[in-house]
Amino acid sequence: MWRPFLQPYHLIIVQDGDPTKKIHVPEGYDYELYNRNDINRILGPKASCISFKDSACRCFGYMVSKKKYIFTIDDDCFVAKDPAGKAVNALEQHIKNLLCPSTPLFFNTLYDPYREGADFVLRYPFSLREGLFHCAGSHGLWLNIPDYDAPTQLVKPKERNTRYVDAVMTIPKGTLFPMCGMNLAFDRDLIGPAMYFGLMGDGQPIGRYDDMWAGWCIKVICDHLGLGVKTGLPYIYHSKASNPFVNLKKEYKGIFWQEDIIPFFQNVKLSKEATTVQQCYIELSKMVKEKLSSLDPYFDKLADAMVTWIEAWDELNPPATA
Ligand SMILES: O=c1ccn([C@@H]2O[C@H](COP(=O)(O)OP(=O)(O)O[C@H]3O[C@@H](CO)[C@H](O)[C@H]3O)[C@@H](O)[C@H]2O)c(=O)[nH]1
Ligand SMILES: [Mn+2]
Repeated sequence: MWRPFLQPYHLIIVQDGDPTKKIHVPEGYDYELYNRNDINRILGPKASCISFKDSACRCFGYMVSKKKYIFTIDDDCFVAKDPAGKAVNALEQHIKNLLCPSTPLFFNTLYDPYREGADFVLRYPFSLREGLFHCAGSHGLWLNIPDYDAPTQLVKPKERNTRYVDAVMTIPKGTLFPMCGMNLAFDRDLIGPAMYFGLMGDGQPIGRYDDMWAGWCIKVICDHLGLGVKTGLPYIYHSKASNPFVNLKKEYKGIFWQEDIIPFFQNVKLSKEATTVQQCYIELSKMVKEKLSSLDPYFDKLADAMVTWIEAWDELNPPATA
């Protein structure tokens, strides 16, 4: 189903779980496949920052990629159909979102002004129309099984999302959002080092908050650096609802912790000296250690892992020589 849309691109497949299991990749794809042994071999002791038995492991792929634009997708997501029954080319829409400027400073009520058939509405300040704000992230949505947390899945097991909303909008500056890694694209050069999906899964007190954590971190850094994040089109078709009882066991601490984590991120103030993503991220890790460790010692470990991630990122992605 994905071949017409994925074949032109380079795939990086991150295999979680048992590395002795062989993954069969169909013919005709240009790809790299990494399992846990590869991650340990490449990163050595720094592999400790890459989660095991959780969706978070995918961020290893972001670190080793040599591409400017990244599209990440779950293994139970398929090509959606738009209301006219046409297959959605998610990659095409994501790249359009990323290549058009974003408008984080002033909300355009006709949604993305750069889309065909739309524009800035009246009284939208002309000084803000130059779209100086590059788009760093493009957050797509999902038909069929929506990205609900376990409690919601438990009370609404039969709910399916059939609503296809034909809109793309920039998430306003100063506003956090629950980023889902199921159908996500980003500009690696603009925000890649902040796309760390955290310490989740095996050996950790929490799971399934990987993309959420990354979303909160990238949003405060994008706000600080003058970058935008868009949400809306494209849609994918999400086929499998993971088991809500299993999910609840993995994510329940997050449901309590986030009542403190969100105010933490809402009050983050990065210094003017922080002008690169890495500098912002290291500053953020110090705030996490200082302000969230009282919530749970886990955040002390997470803050350290954030630093390890940046060290590993910089080791694998040395600044281009002049
Ligand atoms: O041990 C694991 C478990 C899962 N994965 C991969 O992670 C994604 C998501 O898994 P799944 O489809 O079971 O979960 P969903 O609830 O449908 O997905 C959402 O939950 C969050 C996961 O953190 C996130 O918001 C969405 O992805 C799949 O690709 C699994 O293969 C894994 O690698 N290891
Ligand atoms: Mn899923």
